[in-house]
Amino acid sequence: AGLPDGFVYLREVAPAIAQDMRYYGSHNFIGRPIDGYQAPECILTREAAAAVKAVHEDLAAAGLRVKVFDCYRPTRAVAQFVRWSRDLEDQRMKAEFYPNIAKTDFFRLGYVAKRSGHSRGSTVDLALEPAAASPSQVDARADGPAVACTAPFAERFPDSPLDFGTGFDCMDPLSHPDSPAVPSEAQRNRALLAQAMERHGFRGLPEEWWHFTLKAEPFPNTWFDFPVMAPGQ
Ligand SMILES: C[C@@H](N)C(=O)N[C@H](C)C(=O)O
Ligand SMILES: [Zn+2]
Repeated sequence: AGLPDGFVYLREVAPAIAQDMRYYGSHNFIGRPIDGYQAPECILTREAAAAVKAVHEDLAAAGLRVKVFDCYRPTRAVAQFVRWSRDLEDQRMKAEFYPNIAKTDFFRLGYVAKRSGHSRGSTVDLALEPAAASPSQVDARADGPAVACTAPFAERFPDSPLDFGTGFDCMDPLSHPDSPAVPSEAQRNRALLAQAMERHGFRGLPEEWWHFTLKAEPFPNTWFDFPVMAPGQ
């Protein structure tokens, strides 16, 4: 079937960018694979993929690489987030991803959108890691019981060997990019990421240090629902 016109696989544009597509698997705030994610692939509009690649190349000089967690998100996935938020029995991932807030407050507090920019294809969730980091180095620290995403860097799940102050998708005020309550090293890493993203045309979100949208997005008024599939699938 192929991708709709205007969309590309990030892997084909920038193979050196790390991909840890959290909504394909179960290590996410719901705790199960999310509707519409049929492959662990980052899909973006051509313009957004080129801009993320430019960020990656910009930071390579500092020995860093980009690592993406979510890219294009089908609207059926967003619909699942909304349904899940109403199921108060299901709190399986609370201890790790939202230890201090109620899941019913995710939308009001800005941590999840009922109409997400991700579905327009030019929004990306990402962090940075040392270019030399191997997946096995990260995996080796990932075993064990759930630890709050707000816990100190050495204790919580290692999304990246760099400290960004909280884990990815940590629904908590500590994830606000300008939070003064995270360590100064995390504040510096957030600033490094945000400044690089802004240099290449993205704007951030006041609630989440990892979430950025391309300002000149090519589909500002279209929310897509094609599934995330592997090339040739
Ligand atoms: C769910 C989280 N990764 C995210 O992307 N939040 C923003 C607000 C969104 O849903 O668009
Ligand atoms: Zn996001």
